[in-house]
Amino acid sequence: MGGCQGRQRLQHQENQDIYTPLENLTIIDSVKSGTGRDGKASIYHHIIKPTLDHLKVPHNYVVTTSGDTIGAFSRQLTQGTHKIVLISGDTSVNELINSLSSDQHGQIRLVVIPLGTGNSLSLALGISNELEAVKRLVTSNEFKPLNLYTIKFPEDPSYVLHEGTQVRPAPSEMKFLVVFSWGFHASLVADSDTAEMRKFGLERFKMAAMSNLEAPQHYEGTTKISSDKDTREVAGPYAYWVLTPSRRFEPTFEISPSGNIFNDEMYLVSFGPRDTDQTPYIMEIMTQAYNGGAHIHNGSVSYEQVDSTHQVRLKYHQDQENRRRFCVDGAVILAPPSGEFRVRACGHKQQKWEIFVLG
Ligand SMILES: Nc1ncnc2c1ncn2[C@@H]1O[C@H](COP(=O)(O)OP(=O)(O)OP(=O)(O)O)[C@@H](O)[C@H]1O
Repeated sequence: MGGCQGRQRLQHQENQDIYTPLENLTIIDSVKSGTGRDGKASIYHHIIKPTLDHLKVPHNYVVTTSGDTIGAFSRQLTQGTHKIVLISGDTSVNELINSLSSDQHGQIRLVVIPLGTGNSLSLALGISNELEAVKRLVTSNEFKPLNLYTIKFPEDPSYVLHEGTQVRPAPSEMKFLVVFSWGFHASLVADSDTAEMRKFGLERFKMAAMSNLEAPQHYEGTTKISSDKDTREVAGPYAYWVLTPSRRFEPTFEISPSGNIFNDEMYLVSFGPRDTDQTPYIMEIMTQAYNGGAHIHNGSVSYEQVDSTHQVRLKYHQDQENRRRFCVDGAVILAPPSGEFRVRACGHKQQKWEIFVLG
């Protein structure tokens, strides 16, 4: 892999005037994304590789073998411009960005072939299926800055969960690109993050939603959205708390009708708990979200724009462990019993790296 990259870099240096859009290219197949690849025809072997071979475009190919393959790949990237195609959903993109080395700098040019479950980033780019994405890979070179958002974690330690088990300590700070959530949304993402549930694709979220509704969706906390000039409060408790720059989480689930990932702004979508008739109350709001984002006109729902001059501070306190699971682009974080999260826009930079996406 390193040898191939080295050759391309040399070629690039010798031929500064020759521009090859797909040079220095790595394809990463995140094989557990979506419903997984078990026994299925691989889009890399059947479509991407033959196309790139036909075009005589050299590339590296990385198949994930663990939950850390993408992080390990990202950590070893050295100075330069790297074009990386991720056959994956949003969490894999997040892992790549958050693992970039702080000692190195350069540009990351991302192309996402949407084979994840929700694929919010690809939906935001107007890419509805994997073939459309492959077409763009070979026909377009229009990379746009990918806006990121920094989450500062509570002071006491948090942990990354996988299938409900703590796999490693969470960093004190993380970037996200499509969602940071708590409450009902985060709980259903966490509960559906098992090998068994992943087989059901998008249905896994609905299945986890139904089981979550059997318990009270009541999360204690409060939120302040502030800048140097003003402060707004969105008081808790909450049943639902989602902070997102994205418009859709699924093709028909329009969480934030004003969302546009290229605008460097987020929206906070939240609503409070209800002691009686919880299921019809939450289901009605969710149905409205599936109905063109009509939930934002529901009187129970708060819909707040957060521009790049504002910081979001979520203070929470929650003894019950399964009520303090947070979702960061699909990854599940277990936070301490009380604390504060601070979130703000940070442009398209992670450490000293600039991040672009094929738009
Ligand atoms: N071989 C593997 N073993 C264990 N984990 C893996 C393996 N391959 C990929 N993963 C992990 O699986 C997760 C896949 O998440 P990804 O977001 O790409 O798909 P998704 O969750 O189906 O989609 P979305 O987040 O868009 O709903 C990532 O955390 C990735 O690191």
